[in-house]
Amino acid sequence: MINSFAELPGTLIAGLRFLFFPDRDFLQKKYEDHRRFTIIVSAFLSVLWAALWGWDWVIDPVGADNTVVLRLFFLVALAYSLTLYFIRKSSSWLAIITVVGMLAAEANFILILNHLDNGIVYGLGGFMYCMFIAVLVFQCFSLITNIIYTLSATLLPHLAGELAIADNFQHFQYAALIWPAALLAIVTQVVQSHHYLLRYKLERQLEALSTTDALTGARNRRYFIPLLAKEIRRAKRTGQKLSLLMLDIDMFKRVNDTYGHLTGDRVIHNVSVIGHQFARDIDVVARLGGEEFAILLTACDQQQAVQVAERIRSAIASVTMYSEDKAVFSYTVSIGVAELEESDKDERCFLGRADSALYEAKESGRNRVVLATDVKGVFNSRNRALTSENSECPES
Ligand SMILES: Nc1nc2c(ncn2[C@@H]2O[C@H](COP(=O)(O)OP(=O)(O)OP(=O)(O)O)[C@@H](O)[C@H]2O)c(=O)[nH]1
Repeated sequence: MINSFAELPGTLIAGLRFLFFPDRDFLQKKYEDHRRFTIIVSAFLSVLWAALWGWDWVIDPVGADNTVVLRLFFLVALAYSLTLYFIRKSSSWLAIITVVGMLAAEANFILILNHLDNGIVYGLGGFMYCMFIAVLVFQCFSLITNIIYTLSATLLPHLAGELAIADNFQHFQYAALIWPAALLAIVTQVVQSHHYLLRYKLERQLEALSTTDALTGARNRRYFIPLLAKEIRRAKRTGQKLSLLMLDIDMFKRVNDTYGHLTGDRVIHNVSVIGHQFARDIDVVARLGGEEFAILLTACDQQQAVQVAERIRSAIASVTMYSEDKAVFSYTVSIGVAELEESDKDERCFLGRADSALYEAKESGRNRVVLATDVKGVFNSRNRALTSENSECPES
């Protein structure tokens, strides 16, 4: 966000630096957002360029007999469109293939013009096309790819003229018309890419806001539940251990009633801070709502998970808190621990087992850690919303 006009140059320079050296995530998102557009444009151009044989015929009906086959070559771009339809991952190879393919199309165009009377003069408009095309087709690639293509496409006819591949090529005439168009294309690409960068940043900010809990900065339920489902699938596929802690503040209503909601909020925040302290970078701490947290421990079996839970529980129990009016108090948490089992059909079953262990921890006196496999008998969950009535989770 730009707060003052004085910040504008710095922001623009930082934006441009990023556009020239973007990260993988940005390139992938740009590709995903523009891929369909590139598929449509290249398919359209393919057919249009082939159909422009009609223009060859208008210029020179005799020469046009020799351009039919060359015109048909443009239809290869249809195969490119089709390929792009299946490739969902952006890569530098794809960008290189696109640049080379488009330059090959331009070279083909030069060969077509050679067959026509005054072809190179009539073809000047066609070279101008290449500039517009860069803006359209290359939107899904990096700015640097855009610029490399535009400059190469501008230089190629000069080179063809120098090597006598393009007949009667007039360097000055061509340069006077095409170089300003190339410059305009590059400016358009920069502005367009910068706009996209602003949109990308806003989207990322929105995403972070919508998946982060405002009070604690931890991940929220919206982020956590789909992630849990994904991690369960991954763990089942790879055979990696996955454990889950369900944590709930004990007698929290009393904290609120005695010390006020502001202090209650600080207690919730404190749980998040301590949870993060004991979690590794690959673990995810989430506030599921109210005074309830979940911590997902990847590559972690139930023994290790119990150790982590025990450390969190005792760290929280030893914290001294101060209320708004400086009263000293402490608080405790109960934690249910579950390790993913083959019988956990989905995230609701896994959460349900951790939750029933948490229920048991509360029932058996609070301020303790209970392992789901130690919970016998009727399946009890404090939080029915976690476990669907339709879910076919086995009883513990
Ligand atoms: N300060 C504050 N309180 C909250 C927030 N969200 C929920 N609460 C309170 O958390 C309390 C939860 O109380 P209960 O569900 O009865 O549980 P408890 O008092 O912790 O009792 P046990 O869980 O059985 O140990 C309620 O008083 C809610 O108002 C919040 O964001 N901030």
